[in-house]
Amino acid sequence: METDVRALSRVQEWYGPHSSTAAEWPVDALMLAKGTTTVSVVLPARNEESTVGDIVTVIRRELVEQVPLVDEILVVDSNSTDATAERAREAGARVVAQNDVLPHLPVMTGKGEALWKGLAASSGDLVVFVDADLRSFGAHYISGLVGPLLVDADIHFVKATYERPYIGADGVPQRGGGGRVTELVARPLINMFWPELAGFAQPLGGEYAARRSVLEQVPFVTEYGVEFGLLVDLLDLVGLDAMAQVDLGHRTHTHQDMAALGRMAGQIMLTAWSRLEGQGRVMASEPPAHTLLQWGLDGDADLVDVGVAERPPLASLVLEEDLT
Ligand SMILES: O=c1ccn([C@@H]2O[C@H](COP(=O)(O)OP(=O)(O)O)[C@@H](O)[C@H]2O)c(=O)[nH]1
Ligand SMILES: O=C(O)[C@@H](COP(=O)(O)O)O[C@H]1O[C@H](CO)[C@@H](O)[C@H](O)[C@H]1O
Repeated sequence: METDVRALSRVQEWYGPHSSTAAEWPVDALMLAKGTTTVSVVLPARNEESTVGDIVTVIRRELVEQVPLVDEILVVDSNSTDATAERAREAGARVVAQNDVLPHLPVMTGKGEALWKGLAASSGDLVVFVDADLRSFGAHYISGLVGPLLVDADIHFVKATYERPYIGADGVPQRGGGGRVTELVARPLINMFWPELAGFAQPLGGEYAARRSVLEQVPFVTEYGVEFGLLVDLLDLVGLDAMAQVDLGHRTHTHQDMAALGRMAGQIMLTAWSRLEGQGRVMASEPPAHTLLQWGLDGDADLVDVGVAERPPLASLVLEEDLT
């Protein structure tokens, strides 16, 4: 009980000074603070032809052409089978194919792989990750996330928070219905094992920014374990007081179905387990299984693999041959 009380009072102490809203970071003030700091926006995109172009267009128009806050817009084409790359290029992004980055390394998959390859293929001092399936994107997503990093040298990581309605087939937003894996898996795990992170209201949100120098020091879990893994690993590396949160208002995106979220939940649980093991907090007589038997509506069963791998800290690939 003592740990819980201590951890939650730590969150209360942290929350005020480390939480803000996007409106507190106006772009003209950020331009005064930017100096020679460069900013890369990296969008992981798998089959996002219907949304990626609009997001890139807003960033380019408002944050490159109107006010040069952003120096690089990179879309990582994550094995798309649609016109994601074409839409992104038309809108003005540089596009790299996930498997074309550091091609001598073994192929890995998933969102975490796309983000790690995006970090490797970009160059900004600050890196902003933004999902490419957003339907609520605005330039304030970027300015809000880089604000604390440009103004406060002691902040190394900024995570978005927002209201996340669920929008189903009827197109009617259900307030608070989004972030299903967040509510059912990530938030309970964080409160059980990393309660000092409980102040992050949207731990799985796909929008966050950090200093390259920090991101290059942590591993990237593949698939959908990446957000959970980064939060825990960055807490370990830089400490809670170097982490901040900015309220971007609300976030709507293309929702996956329940079976997909079941697989995502498995990946996140295995990520949490790997961190607990790495921190010496659990020992397994045998490792947790990474298969999941999922049941369809017609009684059909599907055995899926929810195992995750991880890429090492990019900084560890320091040898020339590792990077070429
Ligand atoms: O293998 C993958 C899976 C996802 N994504 C991208 O990562 C972001 C978040 O993925 P998704 O929308 O599937 O997750 P959700 O938001 O539904 O949890 C989106 O821009 C996806 O296109 C990716 O680049 N590669
Ligand atoms: O937050 C969540 O529970 C999931 C699913 O969101 P929804 O229930 O479809 O709104 O979405 C997030 O989780 C993924 C895993 O961390 C991230 O990669 C996604 O960017 C994020 O949207």
